Amino acid sequence: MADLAIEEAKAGLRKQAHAARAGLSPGERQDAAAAVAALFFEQVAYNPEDVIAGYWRIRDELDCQPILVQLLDSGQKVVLPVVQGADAPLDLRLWEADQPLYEAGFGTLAPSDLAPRAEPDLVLMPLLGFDRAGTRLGYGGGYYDRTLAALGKKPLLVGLAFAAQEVDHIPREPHDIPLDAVITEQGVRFFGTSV
Ligand SMILES: Nc1nc2c(c(=O)[nH]1)N(C=O)[C@@H](CNc1ccc(C(=O)N[C@@H](CCC(=O)O)C(=O)O)cc1)CN2
Ligand SMILES: Nc1ncnc2c1ncn2[C@@H]1O[C@H](COP(=O)(O)OP(=O)(O)OP(=O)(O)O)[C@@H](O)[C@H]1O
Repeated sequence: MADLAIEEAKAGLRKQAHAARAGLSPGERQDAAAAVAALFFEQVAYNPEDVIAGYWRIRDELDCQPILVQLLDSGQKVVLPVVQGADAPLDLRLWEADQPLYEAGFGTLAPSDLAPRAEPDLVLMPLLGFDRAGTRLGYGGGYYDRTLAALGKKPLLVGLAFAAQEVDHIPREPHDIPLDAVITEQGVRFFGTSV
């Protein structure tokens, strides 16, 4: 059972982060997505055989498509999440070159049910808010927490966000796995967690 005081604190922070994220103009969003992509390729190390999990942007999330397109162009394996059920981990399926994507709920697109699954070595995480300790705030569904808990190994967790989404202090619950890094249009921050 979740701690009530923590849930209340998170609810307030979600509101704040939501408002901050919604306040950006379309031009600012596009510039930030391009800046974040450039920073990712300059500063985040991965191997050619690594599987990288991305996401299909929902509403005003930072768009990671510029990163995914460049990864696919260079032959990197990319997976996208599919919600299987409210209490289940996300299904991560390979987005193979030239394969179409399908509506997967919540306004996202994802590979077909026939696409192979793969465990990620690096996860690009959408987020609502983050703090300077690398704690991540999502929509509260716990999907990513459950997914990470079900993996055989811990991938490198890289949160992508607008700088405006930083909030003061997010209380961390036992299931909250901290980010290894956050990339915003202002730079990359590594948190010195396990790599
Ligand atoms: N782009 C993206 N894909 C993702 C996630 C995500 O956070 N972002 N997920 C991460 O879990 C999973 C889907 N889970 C989701 C859970 C809730 C909502 C949602 O829309 N929640 C609220 C508020 C959203 C908002 O307005 O910003 C809502 O229902 O209105 C979306 C996705 C897998 N795919
Ligand atoms: N490893 C887990 N196993 C089972 N349930 C979990 C696990 N992790 C989280 N949950 C459930 O998910 C709920 C929401 O977690 P939390 O508030 O951290 O979501 P979030 O990280 O904001 O959302 P998301 O991961 O979807 O972006 C928790 O209260 C808990 O009930």
